[in-house]
Amino acid sequence: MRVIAFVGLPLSGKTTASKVAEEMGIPVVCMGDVVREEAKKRNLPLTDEVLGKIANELREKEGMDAIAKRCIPLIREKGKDVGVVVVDGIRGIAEVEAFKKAFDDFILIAVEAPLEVRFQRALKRKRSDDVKNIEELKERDRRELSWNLAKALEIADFTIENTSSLDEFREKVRDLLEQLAKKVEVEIETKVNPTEDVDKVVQAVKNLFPDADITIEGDTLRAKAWDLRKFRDLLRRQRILDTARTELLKGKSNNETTVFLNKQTAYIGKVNFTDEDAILSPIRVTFKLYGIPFGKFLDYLAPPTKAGKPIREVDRLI
Ligand SMILES: Nc1ncnc2c1ncn2[C@@H]1O[C@H](COP(=O)(O)OP(=O)(O)OP(=O)(O)O)[C@@H](O)[C@H]1O
Repeated sequence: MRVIAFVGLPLSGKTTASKVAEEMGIPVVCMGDVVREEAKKRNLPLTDEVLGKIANELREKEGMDAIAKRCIPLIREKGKDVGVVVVDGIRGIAEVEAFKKAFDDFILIAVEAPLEVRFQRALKRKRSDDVKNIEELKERDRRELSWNLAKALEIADFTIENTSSLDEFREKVRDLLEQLAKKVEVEIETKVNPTEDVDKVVQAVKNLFPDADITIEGDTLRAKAWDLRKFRDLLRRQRILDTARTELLKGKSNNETTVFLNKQTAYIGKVNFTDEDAILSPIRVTFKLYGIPFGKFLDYLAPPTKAGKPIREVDRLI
């Protein structure tokens, strides 16, 4: 399993980066949530002071990697089907070491932004535990650096600067995660004909790819999705693995493949392969592979069968 972690000073943009991962269908484990959970269990308010105290206490009692250790089973659980997990909130080198020991494929990404920029963001965000003045932020920086955050930042495999716009930052994160998550991006396109109900076409796409991020421009629906599980499951339930395999091979070009699906059957939650020039325009689906061999992708979605049953199952892409 590949574990990707973001590390950075307070307000550098770690949570924003994790949200991008989530939108891409990558499960996220938030280390701060482990501390927040502990505060809730003790009926304490979720202020910076309380959370800081609890984090310190856990580290004193159980070691500097206490929070990381509590996250390891959560990471295993969340990543078991997907093969990749993002961890948000590493605060020290001991935590990096704990994760490296637990996961042999561990990648650390530093998120960096100067103090003043981060302070301006705190003023805008106003979370209950956010700093009220720049001195408080300096104090938080000091506290976190005392946990050897500096060392973790130093040994990071990648660094993303978060000094410009939110959109630019999100784009940088997405680009890097696309490379690292070794996943498949699904590009979907179809025409919404004048006789068709837009909502129904949207539903048809969502039935096959529930995480599809849909935009409609004029008469064209376009979407991006990452989660292949529903589509994969439908191929099995409908027992159309051989057809699917043939179609996926037919549409292959370099590291992507395109298939055409019937819109009407998609609307009732079924996969039905069709031709590019089918009436009422089909749903064009392109699977773009990042770092995954085509054969593995093919075996994951539609393995070869014998007497209608898969010869072997590839349960994960990574
Ligand atoms: N490039 C940016 N431009 C404008 N605002 C941003 C940018 N990056 C992050 N922000 C905003 O700054 C705030 C802090 O970002 P975020 O919560 O992602 O940081 P964090 O590193 O997770 O913080 P913390 O360590 O305090 O949990 C958020 O309100 C976020 O929307």
